[in-house]
Amino acid sequence: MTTPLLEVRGLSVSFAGRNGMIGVIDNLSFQVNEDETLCIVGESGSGKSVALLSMLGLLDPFSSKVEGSALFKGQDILRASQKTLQDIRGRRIALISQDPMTAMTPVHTIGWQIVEQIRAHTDISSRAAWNRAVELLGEVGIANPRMAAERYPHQLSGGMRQRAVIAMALSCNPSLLVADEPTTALDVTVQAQVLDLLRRLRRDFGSSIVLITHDMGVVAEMADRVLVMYSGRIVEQGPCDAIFDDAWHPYTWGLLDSIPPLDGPRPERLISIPGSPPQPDRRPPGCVFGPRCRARLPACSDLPPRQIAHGREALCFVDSAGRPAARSRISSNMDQPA
Ligand SMILES: Nc1ncnc2c1ncn2[C@@H]1O[C@H](COP(=O)(O)OP(=O)(O)OP(=O)(O)O)[C@@H](O)[C@H]1O
Repeated sequence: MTTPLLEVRGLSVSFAGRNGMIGVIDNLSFQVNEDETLCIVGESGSGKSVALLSMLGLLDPFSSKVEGSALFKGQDILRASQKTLQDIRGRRIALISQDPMTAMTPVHTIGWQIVEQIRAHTDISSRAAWNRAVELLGEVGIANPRMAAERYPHQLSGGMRQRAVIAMALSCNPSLLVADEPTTALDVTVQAQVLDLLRRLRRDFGSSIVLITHDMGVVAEMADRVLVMYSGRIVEQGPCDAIFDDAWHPYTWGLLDSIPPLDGPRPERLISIPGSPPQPDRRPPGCVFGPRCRARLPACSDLPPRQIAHGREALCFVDSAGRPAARSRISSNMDQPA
């Protein structure tokens, strides 16, 4: 069996609140393999960004407590020295954030910023780094890369800026690209182009990708494997095809039902999951999704069991025998309040 590129085990995160520590992420375990795209999906507030920042050692240690481990090629990021961390984060794992402006400084040209990134991790000359920066801008689909390299971030469109950030992320040939909602700030056409670019880069550069999104449509297009988060927990994970063909967790059913159909008439309204996720300090006892779940059983006030089979897992009481009936109950109940 090959070692995963990244293996997260028992990751829990809490933040200091007014009345003590508040648990936000609870015992996440998952892995990212070589040459794959893992999509982490969930509604706003489900803990996707905190999970990602914590596993990269990017949370403020004074206001947060992180437990567990995140082994990158066998080395625990959460216990690494600052020097090792800087090396891993700059050269081997690259982060692409929602807002390209946060990854760039407004006072230097795009080319200069990519050159700095390259030279921080390699000892090539400035001229060679500049040529590489221009080449990378061309590789991410910027039409006139030499001219773009001379521009300041505010002189490029949002889509071009995100491409420039991706070029910067690729500048040191990372093994893992971590992208937190990289298309949220972009319009629909540009979103599709950036997703297309990520797919092409995975093929050409061979980097694995962790992609955070709240959009199951993006998951369908991008993922090899999917991890579904709800209220700081993984409620389901498995291969993308398996999740789309036969999701196990009622929360995943809800996410899937909210995808607009690609063809045919658009329904008057899309099915949405009633209610909203609990605040981390107001989680219900038992199953966290219980109060919103239309397949709820009396047992759901206890902690749900972890069902594991064929590289998949889900945190739910509804077992394989009860799933079809429970799911049809959900569709027939969709007009009634929870
Ligand atoms: N620094 C912090 N201190 C306290 N609580 C925090 C902090 N950062 C995040 N949280 C809480 O952690 C929970 C998860 O937030 P997170 O940003 O990870 O969600 P998300 O799934 O990424 O949402 P979105 O899709 O809106 O970005 C939220 O309840 C949020 O309020």
